[in-house]
Amino acid sequence: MEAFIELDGVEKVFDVRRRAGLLRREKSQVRAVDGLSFTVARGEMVGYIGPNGAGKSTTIKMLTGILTPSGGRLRVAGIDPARERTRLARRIGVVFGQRTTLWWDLPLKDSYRLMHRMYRIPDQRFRENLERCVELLDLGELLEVPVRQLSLGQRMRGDIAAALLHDPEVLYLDEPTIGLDVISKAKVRDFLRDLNADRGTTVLLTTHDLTDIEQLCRRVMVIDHGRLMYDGALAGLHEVGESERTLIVDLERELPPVVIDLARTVRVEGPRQWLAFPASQSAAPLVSALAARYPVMDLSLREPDIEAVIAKMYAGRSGQ
Ligand SMILES: Nc1ncnc2c1ncn2[C@@H]1O[C@H](COP(=O)(O)OP(=O)(O)OP(=O)(O)O)[C@@H](O)[C@H]1O
Repeated sequence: MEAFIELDGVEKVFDVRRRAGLLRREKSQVRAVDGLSFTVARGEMVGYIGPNGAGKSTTIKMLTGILTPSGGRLRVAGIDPARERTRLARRIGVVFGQRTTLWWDLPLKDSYRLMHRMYRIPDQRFRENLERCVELLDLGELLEVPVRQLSLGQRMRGDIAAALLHDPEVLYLDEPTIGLDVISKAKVRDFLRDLNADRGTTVLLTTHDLTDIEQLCRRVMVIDHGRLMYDGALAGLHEVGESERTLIVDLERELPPVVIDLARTVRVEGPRQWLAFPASQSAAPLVSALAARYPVMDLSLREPDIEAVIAKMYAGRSGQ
């Protein structure tokens, strides 16, 4: 498949001045992105995750041309973003969950009109795209409302539409579901899924909500300290993170923590106990050993929580 986004040994170093006493300031450097290489094919929808300060926003800013890399090679649609930022702007869309690109005091539709002119979008294309977004993102009732009066979920849908009016081939989304309620999240996710399927828009998605990734992306890249730690299927993270499954056991009565070879008792609450064991092992031997030695009333199994897996993975690396 054709590589649409290409990074080869990309670096970004920031010069910072730190206070080193009352008057003295020391110069130092922050290596925000440190030899990053990956490619994303046209039409892929990829999750881009990592702990705070990992270098995600810095990567996105380099991909849009806002920041120039300190080293390495970077291309989006064959274009060097830092050199040809304006030409690239016509082909990419960006949504920052924490910030709006809309005009705060204007009705939504006036923001769209301004974008129509700013991006010099052909009239017909603008009308079609707007119609489509209004329908799919349910914006009909909101077009006359000033942006400052919109709820967060409504504003986010408004921002996503704004990023798509010029038909970008690639969409960067930074926390598009942050602070949204369950229904708004579902709407945004459905829309993105359809956009990717119908139009083949390439999507790079940064989020702290792993359900976004689970529901939208077959591939996930994990970054930490500016380096790529994992690139593959979300499910594969379980193996990397040495995840555990949990057997929840209801005993006949309150008992001291269960002691058994195959698992560790991680929590006790009245007659209920939680036993953790490696996700790679079957639960069957544990269940039979347990039933042979303890008065078991009921059992249930909890699959590893991807968030816990990733948290463990981050913790493991930051100690290096
Ligand atoms: N303009 C800047 N000047 C100096 N340091 C910066 C600048 N921008 C980012 N950094 C530093 O670079 C590192 C990576 O930051 P970045 O914002 O890319 O992380 P992030 O993964 O997007 O984090 P978050 O999830 O918190 O948004 C951090 O240590 C940050 O403090």
